[in-house]
Amino acid sequence: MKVIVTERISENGMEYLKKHVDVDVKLDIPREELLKIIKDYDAIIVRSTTKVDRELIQKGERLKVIGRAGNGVDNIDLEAATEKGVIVVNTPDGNIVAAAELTVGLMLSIARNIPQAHNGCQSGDFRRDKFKGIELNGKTVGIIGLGRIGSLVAARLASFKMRVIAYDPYIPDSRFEKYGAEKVTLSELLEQSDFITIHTPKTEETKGMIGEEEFKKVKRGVRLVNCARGGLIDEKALYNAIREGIVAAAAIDVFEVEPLYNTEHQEFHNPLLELPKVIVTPHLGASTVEAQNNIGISIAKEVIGALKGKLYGNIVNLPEVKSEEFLELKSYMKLSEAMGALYYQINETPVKLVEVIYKGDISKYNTEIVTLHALKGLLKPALKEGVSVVNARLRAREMGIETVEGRVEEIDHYSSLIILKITGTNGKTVEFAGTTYGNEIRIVEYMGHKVNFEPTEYMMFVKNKDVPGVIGHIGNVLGDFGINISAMQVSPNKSDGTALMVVNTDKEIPVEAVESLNKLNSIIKAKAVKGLI
Ligand SMILES: NC(=O)C1=CN([C@@H]2O[C@H](COP(=O)(O)OP(=O)(O)OC[C@H]3O[C@@H](n4cnc5c(N)ncnc54)[C@H](O)[C@@H]3O)[C@@H](O)[C@H]2O)C=CC1
Ligand SMILES: O=C(O)C(=O)COP(=O)(O)O
Repeated sequence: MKVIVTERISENGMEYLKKHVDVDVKLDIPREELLKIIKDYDAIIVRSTTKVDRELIQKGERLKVIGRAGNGVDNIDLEAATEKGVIVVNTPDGNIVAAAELTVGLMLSIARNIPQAHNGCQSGDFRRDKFKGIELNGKTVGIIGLGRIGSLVAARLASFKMRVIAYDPYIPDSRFEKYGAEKVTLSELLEQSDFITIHTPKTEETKGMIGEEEFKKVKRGVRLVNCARGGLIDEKALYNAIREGIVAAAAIDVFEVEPLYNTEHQEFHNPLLELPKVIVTPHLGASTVEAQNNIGISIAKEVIGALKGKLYGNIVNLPEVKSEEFLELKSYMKLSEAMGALYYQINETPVKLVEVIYKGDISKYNTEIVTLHALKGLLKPALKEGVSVVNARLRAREMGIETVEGRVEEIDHYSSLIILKITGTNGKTVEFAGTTYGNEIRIVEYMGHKVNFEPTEYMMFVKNKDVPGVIGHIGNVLGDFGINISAMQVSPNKSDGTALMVVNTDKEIPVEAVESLNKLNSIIKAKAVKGLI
């Protein structure tokens, strides 16, 4: 496995990566070059500068994992990654304290004109009257987005005896109470705040959410901090609001168009830099020793884990699964994928509906990831490497397949059962059911037959007349091809005089062997199946 790292991550992270995979470090690689070589890599690790867009993702022929060493994933085209079945992982918690502390630092800086005073002193101007500031004590701070960072900022600013108000339409009231923030509307926040700090992700909805209209509502003399993403506060509107004296000061860590962060001298034009009331930092929110150490090792573990099939942790484009749940669900994922993989190997009718019914103990879990495995198994014969758990639902939808999950707590005989019902475009439904015993998986119902077999790499399903000698025939034919039978099970159907034979073998069963069997009188239909696990 090969991993490319395009932005600096900590030494501990690099060491971990090198222990597990081949790593190429190409810091600040020009985009054109990256586009050329991305095809050689199974994973890419970036921070916020590398644009992992659709073009790059599509050129990543082997790409399985995109690792964002940090929090925001707005530099990654999640839709394109998901469509291609590429897992995106990040480290959302590693730098939140760093970002919250910088926010508080910037707020104090604009309250007390610290950077301007420092610059003044350095150039021999010690007139302190010029730099008289205001206190945080007793002021109202409006926090937009009370998530991981916003809530840390709330807790810190409360200790400065500020009144904390917050606007976040997506969280329960209990979260406001927990962090001692009064819940307000955006208009109320704008009207009441002496300081405003924004901590939302950058989305279509949040881009420019503080713009010309919002500046009409703010208190004259408000001070703003943006330590989240460039463009959440519209830069042009901010520029005008500062020039008009509406905004007394602003601290900006992030720009709509970001400069290069690795260049000592660079022509970077942004009108905000011309305003003495604006202080800026070069996207420093996550740049602490502690945060980078956290992030480096976390992203290395996330990427290696994802490459090895670990489907829990900080995966941005898969349903959330906790590590303990993953262990519980692991064998069910294997089982549902195996059951899904059976369909197109024994049926030709295109599928229109997949129903996955969870019975017993398993019905209490969030089983979305198990359903995704059933879809992955189903589509694999058709799409080969083009399907993964990440894009299985999307691919199924594109193929006109509807997916339905059901759950039933009551169950007989087993502690858990997964029933997979697959309905073809001809309206006929094929049904499989399976269960697990610890790590072992068993299919217990196969198209109306009660069975109990372990799906393995190489198998054959034989529908035969229930007459003596069939087992011997099968043994002979497979023997002629040098194939050992590792397990065999017979399930007779007394009502029509047929039987189903399930055969597990140690090698792939060649087409010629299946053809020979199908020529025998006693055999109605033999089908070789492979790759169920
Ligand atoms: N400057 C830097 O170096 C760093 C910047 N960041 C950025 O900080 C921001 C916040 O990160 P986290 O706190 O980890 O994110 P989070 O996802 O934990 O919290 C975001 C909060 O914003 C809320 N939200 C979403 N849309 C909203 C809207 N329209 N109005 C109000 N609230 C809304 C969500 O409900 C959520 O509670 C992100 O943009 C992230 O990329 C993160 C780390 C470092
Ligand atoms: O983690 C984030 O969202 C950040 O903005 C930090 O970006 P960085 O990794 O320092 O380029």
